[in-house]
Amino acid sequence: MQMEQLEKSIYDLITETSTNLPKDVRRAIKKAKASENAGTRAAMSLETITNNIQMADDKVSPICQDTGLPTFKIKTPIGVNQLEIKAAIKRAIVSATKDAKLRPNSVDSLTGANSGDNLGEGIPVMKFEQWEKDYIEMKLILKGGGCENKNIQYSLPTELEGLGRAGRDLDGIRKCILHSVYQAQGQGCSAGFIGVGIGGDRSSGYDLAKEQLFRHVEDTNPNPDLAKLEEYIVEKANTLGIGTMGFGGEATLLGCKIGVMHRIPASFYVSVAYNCWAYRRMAININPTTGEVIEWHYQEGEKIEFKDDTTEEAPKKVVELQAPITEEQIRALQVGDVVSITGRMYTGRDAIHHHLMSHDAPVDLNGQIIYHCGPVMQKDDEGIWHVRAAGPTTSIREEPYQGDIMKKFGIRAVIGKGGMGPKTLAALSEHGGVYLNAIGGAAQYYADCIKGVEGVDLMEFGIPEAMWHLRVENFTAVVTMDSHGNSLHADVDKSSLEKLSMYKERVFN
Ligand SMILES: O=C(O)C[C@H](O)C(=O)O
Ligand code: SF4
Repeated sequence: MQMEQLEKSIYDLITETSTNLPKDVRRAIKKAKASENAGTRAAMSLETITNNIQMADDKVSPICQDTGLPTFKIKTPIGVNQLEIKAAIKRAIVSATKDAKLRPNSVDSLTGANSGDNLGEGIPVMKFEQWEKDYIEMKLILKGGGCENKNIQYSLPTELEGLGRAGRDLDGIRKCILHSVYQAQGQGCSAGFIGVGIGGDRSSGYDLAKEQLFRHVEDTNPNPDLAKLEEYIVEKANTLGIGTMGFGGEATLLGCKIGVMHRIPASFYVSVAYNCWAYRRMAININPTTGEVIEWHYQEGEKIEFKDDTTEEAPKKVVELQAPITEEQIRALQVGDVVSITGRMYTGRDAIHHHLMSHDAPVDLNGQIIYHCGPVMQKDDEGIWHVRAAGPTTSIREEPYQGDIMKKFGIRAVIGKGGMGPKTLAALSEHGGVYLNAIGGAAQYYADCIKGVEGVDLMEFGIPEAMWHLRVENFTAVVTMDSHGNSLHADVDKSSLEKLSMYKERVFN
C-alpha cells in the first residue's frame, strides 16, 4: 500500500469531518430553523449555529472546539495489513492536531496531563473488521464530550420520572428513549440526534447505539416496528419544548435511529448515544493499493450553504457589558436579556475551577468575566497565539465550585452553556452575579469575536484547560440565570417534565 497517500486520505477525512458538516445533517438543521418563529431565542440560536457551520466550512476550521474522541471504524479486504492502517491513522491524527483541525483532547486519566497530540492509551478508537469487498471503508465520528456525557443506559424494567414504569417490551423501550431526550435537556447542545441500541450487554449495547449514528438522517429503518418508533420519538420529542440549547422552542430532536440485537435472559438494556447538532461523522472508501479515496459517503442531495440564510429582523435590545462590571450593572440584568461583551474575559474550566478552590488567582478577577471554554489554539512563527475555535463548554461540571469561586474572587459573570444548578443560582443572588449562555458548538462564531490573546496562565493544565486572557468585541450571550433567583434552565426542565408525563399511557403493544 502507498502509505503516504493513505495517510493523506485519512488526514482529509479528519479535516472534512471536523470542518464540514455532512449534507444530511445540514438539511435537518435547515428544517429545524424553518420550524422556529423569527425573533425567538431558539431562532436566534439556530441563526448563530448556521452562521457557524458556514464559517467553519469557509475557513476549513473546526465547527466546534471540542473535536471529540475520534472513533474510526474500518472494514478491510482480506489480506490488507491492519497494523499499517493503524500507524497511518495515528500519524494523520498528529498532523491534523498540529494544523489545528483537531484540539489536543487526549488526557491522562490519572495525572491529568494532556498528551498534546491526541494520542494516548485507547485514543484514537480504531475498530477493524474484515469483509469480502475489494476496497477499504473507513468511517470516522468526532463525538464531543458534552453530548457524550448525556448518553444514558436503561436496564429494564425501571421507573422513569414523568413516565412511570417501563417494562421489558416495545412500549418500555419507547419510554426510555423519550426520557433520554428529556434528561439531556440542552446540555448536549440540542437540537440533537440520538442513536439507540436495544439489547446486548452494557458495552455492546452502547456500541450498537453509536453505530446508529453512522446511518443517514433521512433513511428508513428496515424493521417496520422500529421505523414507527423512530418516527414517533422524533415527533413527540419535539413537543417537549426543550428547544435549541434548552432555551425552549420547537426543535429539540433532529433524528432518532434505533438498532436491535439479541440479549441474554436476565439483561434488557436500552442504550442511548446522544449527539449534539455538531454531528460530525463522515466516511470514505479507499483503494487498498494506492491509498487514494475512491468515494466519499453522505454525498446525496444538494449541499445547503447557509450563506444567504440570514433572517432579517428588527435588532433586539442588547445590553453592553465591559469588565470590570459593578454589582449594580449585574442586578439590572434579567433572564432573557441579550448582552454584548467587549473587553477582557478569562477562560476557566474544570482544572481552573478545581485549582482556584485552594489557590490564589493568577490575575485580579474582581468584577471580571469567566468563560467556560477550552479553545483550539495555534502559535505562529513569532510565538503569538491565535484562537482557532472557542465555543462554550458545559457549565454544570463547575456546579460544585462556581458559587464559592465567584464570591471568593469577586467574579460578576460566567459564560457557558447548558445552565447551572441551585447552588450557583443561590450564589448569584447572594453575591450579585449572572450566568450567561452562549451557543454551544458555535466555535467559529465566537473565535471571530475574539480579537486578541493577551496572556495565558496555568498552561501546565494543557491548552484546553489553561486560563487564556482574551480580548473580545461584541461577544453575544443570553442571560439565563439572574441575580433575582430566576433560571430559564429550571423553568424549561419543569415544563418539559410536565409535557413528558403526557406520554405515560401505553402506545405500542
Ligand atoms: O470540551 C468542550 O470544549 C465542550 C464539550 O464538548 C461540552 O459540550 O461541554
Ligand atoms: S460543545 Fe456542544 S457542539 Fe461542541 S462537542 Fe460539546 S456538545 Fe457538541
